[in-house]
Amino acid sequence: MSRAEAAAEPLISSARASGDDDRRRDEGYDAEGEYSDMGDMGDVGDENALVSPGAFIWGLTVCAGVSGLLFGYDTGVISSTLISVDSDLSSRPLTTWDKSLITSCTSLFALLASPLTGLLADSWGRKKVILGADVLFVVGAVWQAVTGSVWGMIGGRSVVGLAVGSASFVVPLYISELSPSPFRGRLVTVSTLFITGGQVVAYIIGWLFSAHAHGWRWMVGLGALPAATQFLLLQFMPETPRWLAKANRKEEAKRVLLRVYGGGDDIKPLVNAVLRRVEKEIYEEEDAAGMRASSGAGEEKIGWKAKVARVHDHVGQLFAVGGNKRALTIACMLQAFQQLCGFNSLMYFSATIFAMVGFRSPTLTSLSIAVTNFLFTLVAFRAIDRVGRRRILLYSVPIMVIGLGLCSMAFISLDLPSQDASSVLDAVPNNEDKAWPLVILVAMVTYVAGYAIGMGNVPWQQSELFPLSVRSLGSGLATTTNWLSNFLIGITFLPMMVTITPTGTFALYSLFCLGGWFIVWKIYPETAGMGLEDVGELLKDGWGVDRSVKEFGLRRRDARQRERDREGT
Ligand SMILES: O[C@H]1[C@H](O)[C@@H](O)[C@H](O)[C@@H](O)[C@H]1O
Repeated sequence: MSRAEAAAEPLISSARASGDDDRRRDEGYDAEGEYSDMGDMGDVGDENALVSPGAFIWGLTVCAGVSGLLFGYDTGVISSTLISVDSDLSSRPLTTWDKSLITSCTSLFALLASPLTGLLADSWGRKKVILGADVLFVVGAVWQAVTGSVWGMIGGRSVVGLAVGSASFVVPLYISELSPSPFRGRLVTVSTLFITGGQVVAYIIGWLFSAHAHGWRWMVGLGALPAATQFLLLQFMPETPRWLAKANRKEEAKRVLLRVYGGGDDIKPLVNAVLRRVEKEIYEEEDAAGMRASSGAGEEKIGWKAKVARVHDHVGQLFAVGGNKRALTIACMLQAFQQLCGFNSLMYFSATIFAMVGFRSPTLTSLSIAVTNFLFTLVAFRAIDRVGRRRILLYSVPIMVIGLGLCSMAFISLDLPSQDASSVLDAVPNNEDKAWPLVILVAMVTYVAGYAIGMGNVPWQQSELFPLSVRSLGSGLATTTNWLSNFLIGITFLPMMVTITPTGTFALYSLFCLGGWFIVWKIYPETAGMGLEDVGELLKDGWGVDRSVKEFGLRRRDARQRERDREGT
């Protein structure tokens, strides 16, 4: 008997004694406990017939997306903050070491927060983790704005790191568990739109305030406003139907689903079908883990020992069950490649690079990076459900390789003084030719466009790869991989520019992109339009690439037919 079984044993007996078996039979389980009532899960259960997400789900996505804005703002604002602080902290100019610590503590604390809140989002619920992150965002923003010392600043940035680490995984998870399947990709991409939008806003605010004395305090403090607003909005937002069903709050789950799918009597069969699929998944997972009675007993009635045992079981399931291991591998790989392809070195240091290659207004030029990132995330938003996650990556990563390759070659021609390695970053190019800096700008914009269409957002679709029991933990761990790789890129970029030259640095990033492309081609199945409960089945016995691509083709063919029919009537 597993620890979870042992802990849940009293519940099992009492549930049985209270006629729980009868109730479960009514809900569609047969005497052996197999789920047999598939009822109207045929046509009416086909979400793909839906034409658009309703106003309710749009409202929730936008409200949840505010966390993305904060994520983008707080990571984007640091570059202009660092150049405007002067001697305001500890009454002395910032040293390189101060700057590195202030920048990297955010990713360090984000990577610590993600697995922890991955567990919390299971027991507290997704919404409470977003609420907690808002509190941390406000505390972190105010702390930074009023601090007088370098260590105070590091403290404030670390609190922001905890907030970013929690929000970055829980918001896509929240949206993903609420969305109807055909729009899931697009709605999750809204959170990336908020991130990239937040980065643009941060660049603009940074540029506006940097001319004012102590303006940096406003830059960092302003982050408190959207966080406080979201905290208030969250009071009116529901938990996800998947988490509610798992917590045995089935009626609430049903009410939320009804609103998600637009209400009305005609939608009830579809809602019932979705709910049954979710329940079936919960039932099978609990059956496999020997925890069936908990679904009849209610989450709130389980003591802390049983909860700890359940967490222990979930961790075990994530690493022992083949399908879960595959989901974790795909999610972590994608998150690692998203960062190791080097995009954030441009986000953090593009102004330094543009100054180095001779642009007169490097801060303004670097805005082109943030704006391109935002605009091409819009392209992804349009395409991700139609083209598919896998295909969008296979098409866009080569664009990144071309951009990086061109950039790498342009640096060879730029003729930077290299005799004194440590001066490369402050170098004024010997080259009188103005063409090469422009080539570098075009190459970087090309690279960023390719990144924003695919790598910048597809990895955040991670939650859909995991079954409900390990979804939160799996997404949390994949997010840790993201922040770890982000941290590595942040601390290695400047030293690499010096030691292996800019040409070598960008060539290395392009190698990571090629590796990423190959991995995607080999192991990433097409999940666009699949029911959240069906992905686990796909990964059960293998990567499911061929089958998923075929099924996606059929779904797209049906969707096109439906569009033609609608136009015809
Ligand atoms: O998806 C986001 C987005 O691409 C941001 O621009 C980037 O800074 C983040 O690291 C990434 O996770």
